[in-house]
Amino acid sequence: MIFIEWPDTDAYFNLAAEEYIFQQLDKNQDYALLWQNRNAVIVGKHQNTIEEINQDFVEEHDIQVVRRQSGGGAVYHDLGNLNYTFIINTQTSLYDFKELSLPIVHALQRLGAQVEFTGRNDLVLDGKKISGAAQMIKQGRLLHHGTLLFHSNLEMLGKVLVAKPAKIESKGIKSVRSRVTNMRDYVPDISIDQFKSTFVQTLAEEHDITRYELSAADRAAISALAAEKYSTWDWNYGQSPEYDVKKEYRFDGGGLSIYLKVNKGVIQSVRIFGDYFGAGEISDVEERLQSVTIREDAVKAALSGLEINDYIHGLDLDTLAHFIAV
Ligand SMILES: Nc1ncnc2c1ncn2[C@@H]1O[C@H](COP(=O)(O)OC(=O)CCCC[C@@H]2CCSS2)[C@@H](O)[C@H]1O
Repeated sequence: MIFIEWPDTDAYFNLAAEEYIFQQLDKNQDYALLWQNRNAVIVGKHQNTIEEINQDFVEEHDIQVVRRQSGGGAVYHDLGNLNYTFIINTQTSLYDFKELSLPIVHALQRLGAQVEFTGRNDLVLDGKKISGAAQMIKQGRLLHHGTLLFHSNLEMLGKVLVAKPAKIESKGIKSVRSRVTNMRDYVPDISIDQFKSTFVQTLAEEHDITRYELSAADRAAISALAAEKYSTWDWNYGQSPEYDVKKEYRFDGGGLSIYLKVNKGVIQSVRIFGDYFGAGEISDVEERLQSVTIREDAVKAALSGLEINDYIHGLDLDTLAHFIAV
């Protein structure tokens, strides 16, 4: 088994690194990876991103939002959280969630954290979640990865994983919200560094472990994959399943209701209702929004040149674009 860790904390780079190691490194080998993201939300492959996160909070706190290749729900990462990944050949290894998490469980128990596996594929401590895991199977190989909460900011975690109260209907996979805790609250001296070495020792009891350092060529390919996929709005937001959303906006002088149907990040239909309309026909605004990507800059561009205040008294373009897109 090959063990790889790397120092980068950029979530775009790190999700790209996982995919690169899975797709490009020697497929006859099994891998164990440890890596950390600075503030980020990682959503499941089949999730509707805006349904899972507080977009304003994300922007205010400079949190990266990245879609991953495995299914399941949305989780928050920061430097108090450690991620592990196993990439294995499913013909030769077990791919049961519980079996796969055993080296993690054993290493944590050795450090005094009495974690347990639950039927939901979570690890819990004192009944509270400290780890969530997800899997992807491709071409006979399995990627199993999970989080480990050592000392994350749970206030941020709680705030960022709450969508604004918009009424959304979609077939997107919903996250299963749990009570979470940090292992540090139960084992005050537990550290990520200590865990890393105990984990490698635990693995070495069952496998021959070889360390591998990502080369300059690996890093260049990973950066390219991050640039073309994991850092793009198209992948992180646009890949969401079709959804319908009703948005309500109150402002001085009135209120606005907007109904949107969005597929692959593109507005399919839009209806705007309110009681404060001006001289302009609101259908002009609706028509301009047809087939527009639901991003703030794209919405702004589509509506540019329209004097929004003529259509909706008291509203300007920036406010409307932000409201529609976020
Ligand atoms: N970092 C972290 N660790 C454990 N649990 C978390 C975390 N962040 C949020 N949560 C809780 O889990 C639920 C979502 O649970 P749910 O079961 O819906 O989703 C998961 O667990 C997915 C785990 C994906 C792991 C990957 C590994 C590398 S990249 S991400 C969320 O609403 C919170 O209550």
